[in-house]
Amino acid sequence: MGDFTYCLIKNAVINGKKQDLLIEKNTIKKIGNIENNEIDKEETKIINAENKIAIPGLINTHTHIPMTLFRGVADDLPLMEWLNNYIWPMEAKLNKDIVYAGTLLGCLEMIKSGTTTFNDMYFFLDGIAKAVDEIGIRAVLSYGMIDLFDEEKREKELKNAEENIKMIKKLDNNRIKVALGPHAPYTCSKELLMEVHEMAKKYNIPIHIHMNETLDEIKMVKEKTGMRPFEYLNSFGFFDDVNVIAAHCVHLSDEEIKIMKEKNINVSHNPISNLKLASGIAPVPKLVENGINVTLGTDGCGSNNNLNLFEEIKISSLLHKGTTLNPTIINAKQSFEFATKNGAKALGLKCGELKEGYLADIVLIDLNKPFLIPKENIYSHLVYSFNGNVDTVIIDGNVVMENGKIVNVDEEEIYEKAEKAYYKLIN
Ligand SMILES: CSC[C@H]1O[C@@H](n2cnc3c(O)ncnc32)[C@H](O)[C@@H]1O
Ligand SMILES: [Zn+2]
Repeated sequence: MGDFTYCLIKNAVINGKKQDLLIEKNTIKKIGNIENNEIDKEETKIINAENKIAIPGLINTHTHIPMTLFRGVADDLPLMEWLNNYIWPMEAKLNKDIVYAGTLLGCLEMIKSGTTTFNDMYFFLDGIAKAVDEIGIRAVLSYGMIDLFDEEKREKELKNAEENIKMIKKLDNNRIKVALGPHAPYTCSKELLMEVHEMAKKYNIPIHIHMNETLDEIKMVKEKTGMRPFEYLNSFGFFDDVNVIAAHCVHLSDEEIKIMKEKNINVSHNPISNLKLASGIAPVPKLVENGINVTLGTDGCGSNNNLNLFEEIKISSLLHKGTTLNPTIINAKQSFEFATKNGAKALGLKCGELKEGYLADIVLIDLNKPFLIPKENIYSHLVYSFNGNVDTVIIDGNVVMENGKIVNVDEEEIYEKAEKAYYKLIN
């Protein structure tokens, strides 16, 4: 924690009550009334949080973070056309430096809007990890694999994935974990998926995969295998004894929901990306009813077009009220927990709640804002009224943004680097 072992947050609204919170190293040590004689002033950074609320940092469970550089480059298209004709040709020009620049920009955007952890699938993980390390955010990184049913590509992708696992593990950074990222059942062969499953068990790491995003892809999988995607993957044990985070899950049969429940699949619900690509609306109320762990993701900035998870929180509550004509469905508490507690559960992290013994990933929000007054029913305001501009962010016990000022990196430099990287991509 910089020069301090302790950080004391004084007089914040915490879990609905005005109180203090003491951090020791990277962990929440105490929540309650903390007297001055309980702390060593020399060793303690004190944050005056009068008129602020402390919330657990948000957890974005599906990103392609360097795609900040693709913001606005190919709007208003369906998924397959968007990927085949615009995104994949541009991604062929990526390199470590471009990815590093796009990641710094993405991390900056996430920290400023209260996200402290993201679960990413992309290329050039060394560039991503470098940016994550420097800026101070928490991340689970997976190398995204696509073999398009070609044996030579498959071998190359699996070798890359294993090298990336070793590379991330070698960093030995408490904030950076690794996962496996087979892109989707319509871009990855059965052989690749089976090897991924083995590797996930070997290294005891999660699998992050796109599932059932569009009707087109389900048709493709059905034509190839005779089964719907979840049935197909289940037929060769892909979900057995591993932790899977399945992004999108828009179009699901009852049989697939049954499999998801049985196999404890974590869903990353990405409502804005799904709306923008006109993929559809995920049956979130049905998933919740079935006890499936629903979390929230933004997806990449090519299809969102930002990384503000507060927008997903609001939309995930409103959207399902609209489709079910039921205003009680997905209430504020539920959608807030999608982005905090449930996200942490999916990624196997001890965070997402402000509790003693939990990781100190904490966001302070200034309540003196017109859209947060009156200062009653604050959780309702956070879900239905807040714009995402947070005040102070602590990750792993370190202050990474204080009163709106980013601590570890130069914001202007990040903007410049990102602009330059963007022009390399489009020229
Ligand atoms: C193999 S790395 C990740 C890969 O996924 C692409 N991507 C971005 N958004 C989506 C989406 O909504 N569905 C499917 N694939 C997506 C990204 O451009 C990378 O190529
Ligand atoms: Zn995605």
